[in-house]
Amino acid sequence: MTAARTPLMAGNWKMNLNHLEAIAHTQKLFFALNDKDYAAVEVAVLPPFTDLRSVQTLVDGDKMKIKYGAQDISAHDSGAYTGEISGPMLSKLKCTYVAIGHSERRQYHGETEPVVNAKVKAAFRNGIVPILCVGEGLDIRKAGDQVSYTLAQLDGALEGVPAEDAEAIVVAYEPVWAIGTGEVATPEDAQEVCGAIRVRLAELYSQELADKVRVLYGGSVKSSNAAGIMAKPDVDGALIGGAALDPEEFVKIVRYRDQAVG
Ligand SMILES: O=C(CO)COP(=O)(O)O
Repeated sequence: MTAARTPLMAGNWKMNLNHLEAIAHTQKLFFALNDKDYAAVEVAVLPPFTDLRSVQTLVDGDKMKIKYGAQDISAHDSGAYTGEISGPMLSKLKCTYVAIGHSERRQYHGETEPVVNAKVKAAFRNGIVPILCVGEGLDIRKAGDQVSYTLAQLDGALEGVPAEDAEAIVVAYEPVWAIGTGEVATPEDAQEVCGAIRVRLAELYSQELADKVRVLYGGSVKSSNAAGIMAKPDVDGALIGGAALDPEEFVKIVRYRDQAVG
């Protein structure tokens, strides 16, 4: 089953790199990555909105195989929503992906389950693949409730999403306690929840759909721990924050097969 899913390594730049830095960074990736890398792994970057046009121009101009996307999307397609960026704007920039429901948006921008659900639908409406972020905080992990909590987030985000759309989704399991902390979930922790996400997708839709969907792990992924996490059967890639800001380190993560399983 796993062989049918191409791993996805996506760099979430968060609020880092202005558009000039984004150009330099993307060029470094372009020169470092080769056809062998792209044959093995899909590579994507999620820059800030203000960088997207520059990244698009580079990717188009040099026919780069790097995919790109945004870190958020408005639930609305147009209108009086000051400060928002719409799905039609992102699809005009040929964004392949958009991260939705990142824990930093849930925590600092009050994104609730209905908002996340509306954004997932906005992405699909505009032909953009959501990278739906789910995952528990430390208190929930300490109480041992990580699976039920994360699956409830998944259920909420997918409410009313038809199978024709859901089969394209990417789900990123990002335990909040492992984000930016250097505290990595063990490969077994990642597998437990990523596996449960796949079982739930089979319950909500079908086994066939669940077998197609890529489930990523995110939280302090580095080249030194990527191979161990990727060895787990239900982990199909990584959403990488801090380590994605260093092009050399990001390329090493893309080449996780070259690293020892630690
Ligand atoms: O939030 C993350 C990616 O979306 C993970 O961030 P870090 O890799 O910096 O822990």
